[in-house]
Amino acid sequence: MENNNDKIICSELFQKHRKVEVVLYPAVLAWKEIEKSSKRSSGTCESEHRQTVEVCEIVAVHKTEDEVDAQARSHTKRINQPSQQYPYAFTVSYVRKTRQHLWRCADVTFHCADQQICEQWIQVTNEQLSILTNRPKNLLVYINPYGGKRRGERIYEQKVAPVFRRAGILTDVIVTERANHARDHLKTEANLDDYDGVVCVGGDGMFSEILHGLVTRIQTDHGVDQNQPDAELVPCSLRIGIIPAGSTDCICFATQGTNDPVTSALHIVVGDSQPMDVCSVHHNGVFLKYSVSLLGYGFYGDVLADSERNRWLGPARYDLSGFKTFLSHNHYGGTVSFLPADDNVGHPRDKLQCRSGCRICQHKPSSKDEHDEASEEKEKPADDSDRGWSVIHGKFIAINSASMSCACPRSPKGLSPSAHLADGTTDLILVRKCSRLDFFKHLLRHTNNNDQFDHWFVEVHRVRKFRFQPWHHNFVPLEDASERPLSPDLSPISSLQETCDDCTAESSWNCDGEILHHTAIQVSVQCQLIRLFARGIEEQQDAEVAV
Ligand SMILES: CCCCCCCCCCCCC/C=C/[C@@H](O)[C@H](COP(=O)(O)O)NC(C)=O
Ligand SMILES: Nc1ncnc2c1ncn2[C@@H]1O[C@H](COP(=O)(O)OP(=O)(O)O)[C@@H](O)[C@H]1O
Ligand SMILES: [Ca+2]
Repeated sequence: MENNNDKIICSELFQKHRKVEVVLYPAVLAWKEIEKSSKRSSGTCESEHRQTVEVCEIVAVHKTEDEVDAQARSHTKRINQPSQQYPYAFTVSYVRKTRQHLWRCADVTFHCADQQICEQWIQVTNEQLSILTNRPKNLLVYINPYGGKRRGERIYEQKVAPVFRRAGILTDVIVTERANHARDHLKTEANLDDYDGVVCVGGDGMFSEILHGLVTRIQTDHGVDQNQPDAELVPCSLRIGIIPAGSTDCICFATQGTNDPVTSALHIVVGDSQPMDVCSVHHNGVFLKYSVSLLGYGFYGDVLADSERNRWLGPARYDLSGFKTFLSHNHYGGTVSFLPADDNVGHPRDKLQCRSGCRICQHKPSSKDEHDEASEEKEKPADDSDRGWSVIHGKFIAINSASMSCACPRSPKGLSPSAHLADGTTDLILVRKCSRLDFFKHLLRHTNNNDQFDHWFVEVHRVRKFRFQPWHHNFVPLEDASERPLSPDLSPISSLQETCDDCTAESSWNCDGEILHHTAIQVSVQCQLIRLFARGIEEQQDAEVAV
């Protein structure tokens, strides 16, 4: 055994029926077969095939206590078996990256002749793992047993708990008994100091509960008033892990590229960290909700409202309600005002997708910039003609604010394919009144590679704040001709007033899968307020790194 230079430990061991040289470097475990060469009298030569695992992707190392080894140690018959000569063994569990962002926990077992060497390997590997301080040791787990196909508990017990056990993570598990159980427990009861993170087993609605519980708790603990739209919110130190067990699971899909419970568990174990923007939603200075994925008025609000009546259908309820809402083809009048983002965060149509280590998300605006902007705003009269704000009056089939791509299995590139997870902005998508066929074409483009923003009736803006005011019977603003799109549907101002009956209907807001009870809202993006146990979507060529 060597112990020089950057090698921490190096031994000749046995793996299955092959003799291998195993080396632990400071950041990498590597092994390669040493072949017995019949042609060379001197003995061994190295095979080309070296396998490597990064230490930060090792789940755990354990002494191997299986039947084969027990047999081997008991000095029975099969004297020529390698396990007889190498009766001590340890197993390294590690992350194996397969296709399409799917991770699996793989095991490799190394046999040794000497008990001390075996124990030394376990010890030094564990020492290397203990340097990785970003790994959670204690987690608080909430399971929604009624999310998605009602498989939350089974998914956790069968797929996730074994991975946590293997990694030596301690958990407190709460299976929720009612809606808002998890939120209320986090808000008032949970002793947050006991945990390094919170795990949500459920869908986007369940995540929303955890988000509200955690963010509200932190603000209360720090004396921050959430009702102040300009309050500087305190970021959460606890990270949130998402085990997908819901219907859409877009927050999980958009932050790790797949909806797979084992993959999520492994991102938690290795201690990944992905900052994420949170939108705060207010109504006349009163706090309503937070949102991290979709805030949708019109189409997605109506789909959600209708789908709640068919919850028994499970995830299929969205297909039914989507179809019904599409046929009803409603549109809604309203005024949207927004504060555009700075140019340095790109544009929703720039095709620069947010990926692991995204450069745009690393440019976090300093709190000083935000403060300057906030105080500048206060000095101005609070109406929509404020400098920097744009105002659009119109009849909309959908108003969607996507703070992240909102990619999900139904729409693998999402509502706004170039939206960023942590840039402090949201992509505001306005879909104007158009024909059913046009709207169908727009929807269809969410499922293929065509640009869903390339329609005369769709516009998209990257914004830091926006407001929405639905039109009322006694308040239908005169349209500013300069704000209109170049549309065949343009109507003169007089006819807008005559036809206002068909545009004063109100929809509701879909806020990460929860209905909001107010339609007039003010939205402000809180840059990187929370962190997930995720790393964003990795570029595809990163796959197959390990064995
Ligand atoms: C012609 C067929 C066209 C299909 C177009 C599909 C576009 C799909 C875009 C989906 C974007 C979903 C954004 C996520 C919303 C979730 O927060 C919410 C709640 O998810 P949950 O039930 O809690 O997992 N789900 C829905 C459908 O509103
Ligand atoms: N024990 C429970 N009983 C009923 N509803 C619950 C329970 N726990 C959580 N919920 C609620 O269930 C709703 C849907 O949960 P979610 O996990 O997002 O599933 P889905 O993706 O199918 O909508 C959420 O609004 C959440 O507040
Ligand atoms: Ca964003």
